[in-house]
Amino acid sequence: MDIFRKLGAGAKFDFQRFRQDAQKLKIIKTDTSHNTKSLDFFGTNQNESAPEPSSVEKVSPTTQNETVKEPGKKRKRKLDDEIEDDSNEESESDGEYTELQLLGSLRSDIKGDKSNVKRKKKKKKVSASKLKEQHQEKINHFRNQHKINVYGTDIPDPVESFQQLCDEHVFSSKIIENISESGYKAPTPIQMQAVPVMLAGRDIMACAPTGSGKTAAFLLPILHQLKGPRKLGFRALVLAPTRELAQQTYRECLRLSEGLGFRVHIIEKAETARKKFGRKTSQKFDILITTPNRLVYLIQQEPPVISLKNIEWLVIDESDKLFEEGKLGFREQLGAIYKACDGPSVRRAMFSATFAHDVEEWCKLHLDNVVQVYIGARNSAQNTIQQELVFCGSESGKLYAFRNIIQKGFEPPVLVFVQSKERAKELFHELIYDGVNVDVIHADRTQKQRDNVVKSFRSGHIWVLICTELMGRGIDFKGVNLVINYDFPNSAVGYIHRIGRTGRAGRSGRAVTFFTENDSVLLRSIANVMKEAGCPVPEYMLKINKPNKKQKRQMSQTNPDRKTIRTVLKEEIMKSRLKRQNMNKRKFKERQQSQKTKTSQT
Ligand SMILES: Nc1ncnc2c1ncn2[C@@H]1O[C@H](COP(=O)(O)OP(=O)(O)OP(=O)(O)O)[C@@H](O)[C@H]1O
Repeated sequence: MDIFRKLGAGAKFDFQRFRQDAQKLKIIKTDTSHNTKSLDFFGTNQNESAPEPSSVEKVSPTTQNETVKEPGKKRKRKLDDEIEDDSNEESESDGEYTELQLLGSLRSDIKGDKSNVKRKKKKKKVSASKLKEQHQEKINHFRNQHKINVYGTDIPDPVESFQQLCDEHVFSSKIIENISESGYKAPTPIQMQAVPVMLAGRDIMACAPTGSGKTAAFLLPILHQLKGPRKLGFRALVLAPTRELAQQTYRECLRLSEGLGFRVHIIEKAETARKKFGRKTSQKFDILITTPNRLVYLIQQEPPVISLKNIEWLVIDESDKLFEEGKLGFREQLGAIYKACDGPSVRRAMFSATFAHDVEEWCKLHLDNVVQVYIGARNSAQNTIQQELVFCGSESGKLYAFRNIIQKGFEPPVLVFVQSKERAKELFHELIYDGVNVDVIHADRTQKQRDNVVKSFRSGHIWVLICTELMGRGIDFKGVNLVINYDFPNSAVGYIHRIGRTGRAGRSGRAVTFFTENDSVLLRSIANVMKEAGCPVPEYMLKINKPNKKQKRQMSQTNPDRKTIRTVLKEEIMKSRLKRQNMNKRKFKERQQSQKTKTSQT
């Protein structure tokens, strides 16, 4: 606004009074280095006498020391522009701004301006909070769309695309290229949210359905944050419950870090590593992927073979499994490793498709300002899996049910879960006899044999793979079409992970679970998981009594006794049927005899 036109020429300017008032209104910088001369717009030294009104103008710090000449037409325009710019600048900036104006009736203008400035600032504040609100609404809508549930404070916004990692998080083009080479067109929901959280250096507890890309979700931020190879020893550590899963994560890490120069290491054999590693050799690596027991063996050597002092990221994959206690659990090793990762900048990431309540509570207590991320309903099965329950009457009925599936025709590859390695061997011999293209994997086989079986299954040379819980978690076989739970799982969590070997990366899958009367204790839990995922379940199953804690604990620690898996031959069936008939006849006669005796006595 050009206030000078408003006043007209000739108004007397009481400069001293102006300065006092202006300072009260804090609209000028009280910088004593500026004497009145520097405020003279005409470049002549005038003490205290105000220049002619038409010549006085707003002075921004940038032009404060400039000597501005008598405004000619051209100059006037420029000045107007400056005023325009300055006023714009004023509404944008906070007010490191010196504004010289004439006194007298100007006070109202000053107040007017002041209230203008206040109004603008208030509007700016209102518009800023409005903008923030709108942004938050957009983020909430996006999260709802992708079933991303978050808990914690100051949670970073999710990313919608991998390109955004480039634009906003300055991911190297090489990582983006590796992502694209892996065939990943867009981030999965867990990747959308977990990656920015880890990039913000936050501890995270992430729960997402099986096959939803959790591995890349924790690898990508680590590869970005480690920047490149350094000779500082291991700076990232990923723990997995089984060697096969560690191998798989190792391969994914190599794929995503291709061309970045990182030294990624997997501990093949603890004893070999003990001999091969020295303080120096382990210095040259950056990322370690291993199972807890192998690592604990090495860090508990005297002196420790591997140092975890420089670990910046400790990732615990399949966390709830690694938290399990008892002989099948890893809790002790996990504790030792957790303590050894005591560097100043260590952050922790827990990933799993299921989180038991106690693990969740532990994370809230022990992780620093943890962000919890849940995709979809908690502890739910992947909804791309068609789940079925088949009642088989007895253990021998299961073999018939299995052969029935084969006769009806199935689409390989198929994974078959049994509860023990003994039963895996028994079933293997039955199916080999049937001429099925089958193999078996369990802890009694050597690592070489296990690797070869996994390779044959992945390459399609083997169509049916019989396995125990060893393959129950994390293992990513591309395109498994069918999972058969030949033996009932011993928990709902185990069930979710087993069937999660199919229906991965958005593909559909099918899971068939055999059960007999002996499995009725856990039937209701499994039926609930199925119902949650939208699969039809008979009403009666949901009404079965819940197992009590003792029963649940017993089932999770010991496998139920089951009859040997063996084809009962026809003559054997006939023989047992005859035996049963004779027994029934004998019982019938006994009943008749006792009735006769009773009648004769009366
Ligand atoms: N953004 C993506 N787009 C497409 N496929 C992906 C993406 N991220 C990962 N995948 C693929 O999805 C499959 C499952 O990934 P991953 O094994 O990491 O799942 P997960 O969530 O860890 O499963 P689980 O809970 O069973 O361990 C893999 O084949 C992986 O290559």
